[in-house]
Amino acid sequence: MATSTRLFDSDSDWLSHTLTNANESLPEIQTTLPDGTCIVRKAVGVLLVTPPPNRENPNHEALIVSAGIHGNETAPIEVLNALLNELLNEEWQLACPLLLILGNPPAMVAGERFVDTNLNRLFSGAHDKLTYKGLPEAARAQFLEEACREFAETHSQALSHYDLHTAIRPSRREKFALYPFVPGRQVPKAQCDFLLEAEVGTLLLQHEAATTFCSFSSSFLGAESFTIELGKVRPFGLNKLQRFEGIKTALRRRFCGAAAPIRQASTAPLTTFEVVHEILNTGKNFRFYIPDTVANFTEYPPGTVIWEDDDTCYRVEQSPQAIVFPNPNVPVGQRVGLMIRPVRL
Ligand SMILES: O=C(O)CCC(=O)N[C@@H](CCC(=O)O)C(=O)O
Ligand SMILES: [Zn+2]
Repeated sequence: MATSTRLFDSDSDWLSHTLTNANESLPEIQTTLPDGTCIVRKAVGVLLVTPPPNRENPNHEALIVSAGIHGNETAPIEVLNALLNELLNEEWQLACPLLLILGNPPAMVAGERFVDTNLNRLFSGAHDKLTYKGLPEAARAQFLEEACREFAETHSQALSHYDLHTAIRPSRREKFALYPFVPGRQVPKAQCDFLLEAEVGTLLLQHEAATTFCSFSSSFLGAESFTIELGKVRPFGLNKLQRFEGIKTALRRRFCGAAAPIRQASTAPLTTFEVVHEILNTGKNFRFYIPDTVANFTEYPPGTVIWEDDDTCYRVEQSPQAIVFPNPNVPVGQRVGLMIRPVRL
């Protein structure tokens, strides 16, 4: 049962509280801001924020915003924490219910992508697999699924989920979003406009359901979900936060329930790609021919061999393909990269 008190010590904020208590299992606690906004700390790094019941929610929506699913992707964590501080300082008023999540606090403390296993491969029930039994990240995935499910069931408004990340490699397209696969799904125009408002100019359409956080919220909760890559991984304190103003401003606008800005005719539309092939570490003498240092969206002409193993040789066919997330240092069965090609929406 939540009790009404301070959420954090007086010299602390959400981020420092989350880092200090990363390995604690704390009881739920609740506080109410002077304007009636209710904040429940469901667990370390998980806040349910609800505007007072009489306040209008002009966009008729509920939002899940997560960061730190990978502990070393610090800039989006700092952005979310800064937005929460603004709310606590009464700089603006919240219009819609919010579930704010810092995904993997122990990995944030370690400054690592994960501690035992990649949290963003454990959703949609994958946390139940025997391989992950007893791992704290599996328990966290299960807890986050439950928190999101409860949030979706309590709030009948249109649900969006933005899972904020930064990428390991440099990128020829600095900011890009991934749209999880759900059969028959079309990207709503309002979501495309939101991405552009957030200075995210590129969209990548996934080709199949996955075990990522966004694939879960999209497939199981019917949310409009996007994994958003906002720049490059850097340790806390070393982020150029002015490069993240776009997402911060766009999220703040949604939190306040303000109308979307009118899109200028001169604004370029989203550049869209689709996944044509997911490279998996097959283990069977798997050989990956893309250098570790290559930037996301580097293009390869037809004929280029990307990977091979004892059974298969994957070669680019017909038209050029680009690579995103090249990373051969993953366990057998996990993703080494995505091959993509441009598509018209
Ligand atoms: O830069 C990288 O290699 C990874 C960045 C990252 O964490 N990306 C997400 C994308 C999730 C998705 O495929 O929708 C991930 O790998 O979990
Ligand atoms: Zn990430």
